[in-house]
Amino acid sequence: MNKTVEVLPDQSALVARALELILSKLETAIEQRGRFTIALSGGSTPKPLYEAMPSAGYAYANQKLPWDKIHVFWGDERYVPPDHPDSNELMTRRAWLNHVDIPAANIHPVPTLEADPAEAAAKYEQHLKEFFNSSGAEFPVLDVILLGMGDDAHTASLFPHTEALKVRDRLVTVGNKNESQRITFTYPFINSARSVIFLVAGANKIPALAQVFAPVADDFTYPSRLIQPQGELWWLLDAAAGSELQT
Ligand SMILES: O=C(O)[C@H](O)[C@@H](O)[C@H](O)[C@H](O)COP(=O)(O)O
Repeated sequence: MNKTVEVLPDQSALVARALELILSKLETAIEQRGRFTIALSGGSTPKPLYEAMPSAGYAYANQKLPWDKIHVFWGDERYVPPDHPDSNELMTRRAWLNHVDIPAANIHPVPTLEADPAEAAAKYEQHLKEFFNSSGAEFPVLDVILLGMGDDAHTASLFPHTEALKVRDRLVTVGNKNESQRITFTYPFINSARSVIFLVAGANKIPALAQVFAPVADDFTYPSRLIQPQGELWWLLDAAAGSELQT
């Protein structure tokens, strides 16, 4: 694992750095494999990043991005209809996807109208396997997985001391936060990505970050500790969250 921690002066610098990093990964992916696959996070931190995507162009060529080669997934989703105010898909469409000519087939939302969350998780897993043409034991490899971190050190919908943290043989599982039902990538699937990028902002994240970066702490109490990808791990922090961090 190749881990990089960057502390940016404020949230707008954090977003600008995240955009720069994503565009760099996007260009490499399209050059090497003809497409770019990214799984998005919900929450408030990434929203300005999504809002910046419609006007993003290649860093040097300032071209329109090749939206037909870009595929968007979600690393977790609330188990609500896609028009529900809590939907991560709805937030992302309003902030970004409704403003670019990305083909509808390139948007891969989590199904949330199934009989129950377990059925939805299984259906999303099947879709991922078919998209990445992976039927074997190997987990599919996304180019980028964007993550946030809660002040309880959860990430995606992998919450402390939940059953989702024990699921190692699936891509997608149910991750409940108290009575709020969610669908989430499992941590081993997240760890299969080429690059995992955490975006963390705000002083309220300081205690959780200290535990996540501590040499020893309980992974099930601080689930973001479980994110140890074979590829690149990026922590992009604003100064409020990261200025005191011992990395
Ligand atoms: O669906 C979600 O809400 C996210 O996947 C969740 O894991 C989020 O990233 C963290 O709760 C941090 O949220 P903020 O960015 O709002 O602090």
